[in-house]
Amino acid sequence: MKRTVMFLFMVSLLSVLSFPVTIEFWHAMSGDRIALIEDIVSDFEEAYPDIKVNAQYSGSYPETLNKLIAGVQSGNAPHIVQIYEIGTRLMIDSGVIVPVQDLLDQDDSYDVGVLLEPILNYYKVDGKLYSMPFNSSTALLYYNKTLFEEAGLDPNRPPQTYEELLEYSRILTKKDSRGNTVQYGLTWPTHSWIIEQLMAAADAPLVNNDNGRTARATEAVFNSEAGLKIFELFDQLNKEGLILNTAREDWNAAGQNFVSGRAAMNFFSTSDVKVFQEGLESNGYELGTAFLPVPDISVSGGPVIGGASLWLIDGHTDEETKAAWEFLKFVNREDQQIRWHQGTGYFPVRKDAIQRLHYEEFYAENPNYFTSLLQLLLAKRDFNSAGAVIGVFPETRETIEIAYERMVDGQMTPEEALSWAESRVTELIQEYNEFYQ
Ligand SMILES: O=P(O)(O)OC[C@H](O)CO
Repeated sequence: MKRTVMFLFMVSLLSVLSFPVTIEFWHAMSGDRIALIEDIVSDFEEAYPDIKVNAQYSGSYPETLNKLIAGVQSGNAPHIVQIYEIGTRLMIDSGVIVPVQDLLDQDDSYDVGVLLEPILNYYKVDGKLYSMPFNSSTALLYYNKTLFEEAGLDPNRPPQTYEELLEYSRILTKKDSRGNTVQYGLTWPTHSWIIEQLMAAADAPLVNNDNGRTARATEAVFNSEAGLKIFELFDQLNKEGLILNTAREDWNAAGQNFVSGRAAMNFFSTSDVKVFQEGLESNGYELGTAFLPVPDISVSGGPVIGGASLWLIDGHTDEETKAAWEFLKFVNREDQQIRWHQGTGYFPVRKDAIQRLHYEEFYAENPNYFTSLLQLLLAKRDFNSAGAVIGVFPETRETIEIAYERMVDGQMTPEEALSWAESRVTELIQEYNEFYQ
């Protein structure tokens, strides 16, 4: 008997000594970012030898969300999952999360005051922080300074308004002797996110109830003057053959169009500043970055926070959840955020990191990393730039992209496309609200 007790004691002691708490972390960062995530994880494990983090790439943002839903249904959910910004309402409503606020309220070692205000404004819903900001971005207008110069444009004066964007695109689009376009003014990933960003930059909401932030959204409101101007701009760019569309949400194709010089401007996320800077340079081009254009220079909205945040999933032991919380605080540390920013183009989510980079002259030497930060910090702070909170955001995006394609195909006018998309999104929101209220 004594021997059995001793044996069991030794087994449990060994398990404590040799098997640290293990945290499963699903993320959506592909390419070079996988190695960056692994570096952060290995630094963490060195600092916290009792915690092991299994970081696993789980596909694109939509794929990761779907994988989480399947994981929750099969009882195989991770401790931490990276979910894109537009999943915020759905994650809150899902009932499967541990709000980060619950951990924050019991932990004096982390103060959310260190975070950039627009990032907090995005992720705080009803005054509560549900997830930990990690990789934050906004959209930018990237442009090829070399192609600007070749076309006789001032490389230090990127377009600021829709009219200028059209005008520049006309100047930058080139055809060969047979009439084939060899260089387009503009490309983009044919992604609703860019339209959402342009709406916010034009200081307009996507949905009612202050973009779903003072009460649940009940209807879409983007069939507005601002929405119409955006659709008309894209319609004109298409009709004149000035824009190179990609397949829906094809970031890689838009990136390739731009890096290769096939298109002189590109609406894209700041999270790829590093990729574009290096890519253009290796092709003999110089990169420029600019704020999103606005319908009129007097309009002062601002972009919305994009990217993703880290969520704690419920159903694990307290010890594991606490270990996961330590990891969330670690990735948010000043040094880790600086490394992440420099290795990608995502913002450092913390004020102290930005100050340090400024004092070390990083932004003086790398102005393209600063453009989106400046755009963010100069933005008007209101519900439009805080961003919409919609439970059916992935479906909203799909609807807006279908409307865009129907307009480009000539099946619908800009007015018809917007009106159809707005009605469809309102239906989707109302179906969602019936389910969750
Ligand atoms: O490419 P990211 O990570 O900057 O994200 C862009 C959008 O916010 C995705 O919803």
